[in-house]
Amino acid sequence: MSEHEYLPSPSPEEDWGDTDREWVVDGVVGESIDAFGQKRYEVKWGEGWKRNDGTNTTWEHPREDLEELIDKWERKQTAKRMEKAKASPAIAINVEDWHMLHENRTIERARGYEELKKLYIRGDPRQPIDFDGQLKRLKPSSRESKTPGSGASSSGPSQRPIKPLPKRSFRRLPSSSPAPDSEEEKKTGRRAPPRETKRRRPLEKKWAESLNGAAPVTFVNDISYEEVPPLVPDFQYLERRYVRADGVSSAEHRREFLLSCECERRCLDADDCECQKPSGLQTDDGHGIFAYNKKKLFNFKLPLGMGLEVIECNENCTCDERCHNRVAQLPRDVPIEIFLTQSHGWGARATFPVPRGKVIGVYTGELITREVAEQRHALGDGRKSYIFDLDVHEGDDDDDEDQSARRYSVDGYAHGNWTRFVNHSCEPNMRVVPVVWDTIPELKQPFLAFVATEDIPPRTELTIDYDPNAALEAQKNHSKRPRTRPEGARECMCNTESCRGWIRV
Ligand SMILES: C[S@@+](CC[C@H](N)C(=O)[O-])C[C@H]1O[C@@H](n2cnc3c(N)ncnc32)[C@H](O)[C@@H]1O
Repeated sequence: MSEHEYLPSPSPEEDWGDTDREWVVDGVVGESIDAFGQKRYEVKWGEGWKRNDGTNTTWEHPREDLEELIDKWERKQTAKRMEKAKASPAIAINVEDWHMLHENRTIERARGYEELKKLYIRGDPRQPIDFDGQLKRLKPSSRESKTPGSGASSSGPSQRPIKPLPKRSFRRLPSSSPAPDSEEEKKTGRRAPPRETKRRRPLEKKWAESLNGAAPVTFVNDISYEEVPPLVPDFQYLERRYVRADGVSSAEHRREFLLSCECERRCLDADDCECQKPSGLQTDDGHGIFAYNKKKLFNFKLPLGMGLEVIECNENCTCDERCHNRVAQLPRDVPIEIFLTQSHGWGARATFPVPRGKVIGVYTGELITREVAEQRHALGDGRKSYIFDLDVHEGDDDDDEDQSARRYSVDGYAHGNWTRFVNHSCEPNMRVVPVVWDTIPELKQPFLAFVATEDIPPRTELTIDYDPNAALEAQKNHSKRPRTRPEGARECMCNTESCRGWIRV
């Protein structure tokens, strides 16, 4: 093993000459995928710039001034892949294109993931690593300590000095217009604007501003040219909070009533933790138990059902974020990809492997009363599909007059996060668990956490059962798919063996 780990091989000497000049770029000639599933593009520089070894390309992450060239490259690659997929005798007609594309990318991304694991020496795992620099040195090297001005000494770890590249901006080479593609273009002599070419990266960037420390959310479409899912124009991304509609009481004034614990740093004994007691979660022999194990994974020994609600430690507690009773409230560390499915619109998947019990995210949106939810259902504008009811402990307080006023729903149509793209499956790989940490349970405004119920390989669609009661019913009756469509239901496209045939949405 070399005395350095993970250092890039030394770049051949570069001479950019006059650093203020604008360099011409010929085009994008290659692509690779980094460990975060983000693409990098190999850009070929023109006008005679090259290194001493004759190479004249650099790797660049997507950025605004490269957008046009990248889009051109992407369209060319997609067309090529489609051609290959169609020509391959090993691929069945109609299953063909998408699967092949998906396979190719999955392999590339799996490689990226392996690279990432090696690169995680220390530091915040959510920070993307720049492969061209900023890699941490494990041991001092004689080569580096000789680097003039590096400041490296042989007495301890330090940053590897990176020679900054001169400022470059892009100017497109004047080129003769490419041949027209479509009949329309041939007729009019005008090139049609590229379809939806400028929406993905701006939307990813916009959402990134609201992630509050959570892992990235990106969009992928291997099926059509639609870059991003349809959303209302002023859609607001909310990673881990609700916006409250008029008439929905704010949690703020209840914070002072939050029960808090005085455990030191981490809560280890559920019987001693004041936060855990009200949840009533117990082992068979009557001891308090936390909802999560020491690895912060959900404990499936807990009784699952309507009564289960997780109460996490809160801002008034003395424990810190390492406490294993703080999970859903922490920034999501699973990177998510929103992708176009073959049969049921856009869906969500993780780009890393997800272990069983992992809390992947929480459903967010506009918190509305049940009454308003019902009015919105009646509008019939598609919004209904994104309204989730918070039915925790309903029926518990039968003598409480305020009961009906305290039934809430979450509308993810105009506000929300990636979980609004989670589709239904009759064999889901996640379940929904109500969790509170910033309100008292009595307020009945929990978050709905999406918890993995099995180990989920990267890029497997994440799904929940939209109607767990129907699942129980079907289990009881060993019922088969009903022939006629139940009222308000639509055909289920989950394509699993135990598919119940219909879903109510
Ligand atoms: C919460 S949204 C999920 C995201 C949605 N696919 C999209 O593109 O925005 C729920 C809608 O997705 C579709 N859907 C989800 N699961 C489905 C399934 N198993 N079969 C058919 N359609 C499904 C239905 O149109 C449903 O109304």
